Formats: sequence, structure tokens, C-alpha cells
Amino acid sequence: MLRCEYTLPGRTPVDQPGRFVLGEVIYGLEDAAPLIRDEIPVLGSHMAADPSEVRTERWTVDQPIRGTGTDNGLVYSFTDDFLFCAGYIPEQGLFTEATREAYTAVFDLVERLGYPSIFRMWNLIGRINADNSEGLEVYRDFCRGRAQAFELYAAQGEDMPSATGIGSRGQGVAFYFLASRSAARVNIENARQIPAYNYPEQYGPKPPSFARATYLATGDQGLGTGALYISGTAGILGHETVHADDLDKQCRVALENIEYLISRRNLSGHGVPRGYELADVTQVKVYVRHREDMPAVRAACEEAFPNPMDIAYFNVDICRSDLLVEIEGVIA
Ligand SMILES: C=C(O[C@@H]1C=C(C(=O)O)C=C[C@H]1O)C(=O)O
Repeated sequence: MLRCEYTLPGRTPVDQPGRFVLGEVIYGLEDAAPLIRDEIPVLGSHMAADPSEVRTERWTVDQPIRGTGTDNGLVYSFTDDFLFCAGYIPEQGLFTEATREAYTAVFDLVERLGYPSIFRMWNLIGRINADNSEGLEVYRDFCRGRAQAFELYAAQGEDMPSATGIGSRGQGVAFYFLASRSAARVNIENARQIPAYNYPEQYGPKPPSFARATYLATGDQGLGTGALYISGTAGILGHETVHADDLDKQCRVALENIEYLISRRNLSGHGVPRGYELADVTQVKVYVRHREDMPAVRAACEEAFPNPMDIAYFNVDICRSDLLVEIEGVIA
């Protein structure tokens, strides 16, 4: 079973009996190229505005690590069932080609190592709302390269990972993902929102390549037990941003989107015989565009998620310049 925790700065890894560290991502004060440290793949991205926001996202497993390596700029580690992998696309004037190449290296690696099911991916993007050297927004430039790689190497919609594409305070694109060898997996969409991979062209030359959530079976009871990975979710209905100038309302729509996404009604429509409430989400990350909005977002999230094991807040930009807040989570 795969688990994640957000550890506080300075907290040394607690040795949990029978658990092994698969990978770590430092949401920190600087970018740090992916590397293997003490046999653990580690990636650092400048996501924290000050030391109090620094968190380490640590993925642990209850199976021994079978191997660790570097390949084509990627660092990775794997068990019999799971692969963690991280990479970095350096800052450039145009991201399309570099992104396509990085994602091509990803598809190539998972194929070779035998973990073809990439079920959750994060992209931490510097200057996300700024223009590239041709006047195209960096996020849209990134999405174009990513979509080209998905068109070439992966099946469409139903095989896309749940994902996050969020601003960082650094440069370039730090990315990491989780893949599985063979676990049964279901991609979940949300009737309140059109699939992101079908967004119309007004949001960029190629739509974002991700599913709203992925459900991964754990154990041997088919889809009866599993973990749910919820993509970064914002105040979008259909394909449109709603309440562009109203933080409270946007935050509420984002929470309602997640609430519906994880509900029995939605999951059973996708063949998953489960239903969840916001109170079931155990790991939450919240991204807030304006620093002065953080107290209000904190209050709303603490009420919505009364007992998460971990909740972390970051003051960063979001993929559309009219989005003020975004929320993601894990139910495991
Ligand atoms: C908020 C949205 O998209 C964001 C961008 C993503 C990406 O490009 O991978 C994934 C989820 C969100 O972080 C959305 O389109 O609803």
C-alpha cells in the first residue's frame, strides 16, 4: 500500500516499521534538480514563500524497494508494484519541444521498466502565467508539448493520469509521477466539468492531458478497496472559470467539484462501488494565488476537511490567471 505524508521542516524521517521510502519532493525555498540521495529519489521545487510553508512530500510503501536509478535526466525508484519518478525541464524560451521530449523519456522509461500505468502526476511550473519568447503563456506552451507526447505514446483520455499543473516560484518545470505495474485502475471524470482533455481551443493550442481523478484498486477484492487520487481542482464549471473576482465563491465551487467527483453517485457511474465525502480525504494540498487570501482559504478548508492527516498550503500562481484557489487530495 502506497501512502504519502507532508512532513514539517526539520522533522527527520520517522522510521516506521515495515515501511520504505519510495520518493521525496521538497516543496521548499529553492529549485533542486532531481537526484538520488541515500538511495531515495529526491526532487526540490521552489513552492514555499517562507520557511513556515516548507513541506516534504514523502511517499512510502509497505514493500521493499527493488531498484533505484537515473535515466535520461529522470530519477526513479520501484517496488514490485509501484514506480516513483521525478524529472526537471530547465527554463527555456519555448517549452513545447522540451516538454514533449521529457514526457517521451517518461513513457519510454515506464515501458522499459514495466510500470505502464501512470496514475498520478504533478507539474510544478515556473512563470506559469508569463509569456514564452513567442508571446504564448508558459502553461499553454507546456500543455502543447505534453499533449503531443500523449498523442504519440499513450492512449487517449481513459489512460491519462490524474494530475496537477500549478505555478512554482522557481524556474522551469519540476515534475514527478507515480505508476503501477498492474493494479486495476479506473479514470474518473466529473459531470460538473468537461474533461480537461476536451477543453476548447480558447485555453490554448492543445488541451491539458489529465483525468479529474484516478482510482487504483488495492488488495484482492477487485475495485471494492482502493485509493483515490484527486487532481488539482478549481472553480471551473463546464470549461469556464466561475466567480473570477470572488475568492469565497471560487473556493466553494472547487470544494463542491471535489465533493461531487468523489461521491458514490459519480464513482458508481464509473464502475467503482464506493463513495466518499470531503471528510474522507486524508492528504490535501491547497494553492492560493494571493497571499492575503490565505486566511480565508484556510478557514474554508479546515471546515471542509475536518480531519485530514495532512494539509499543506502554498501561495503560488495557478494555471489560468483568473483562478484564485486550487485544491487536490488523496484518499488512501
Ligand atoms: C485546475 C485545472 O487544471 C490544473 C492543471 C492541471 C494540468 O495541467 O496537469 C491539472 C490539474 C490542475 O492542477 C483545471 O483545468 O480544472
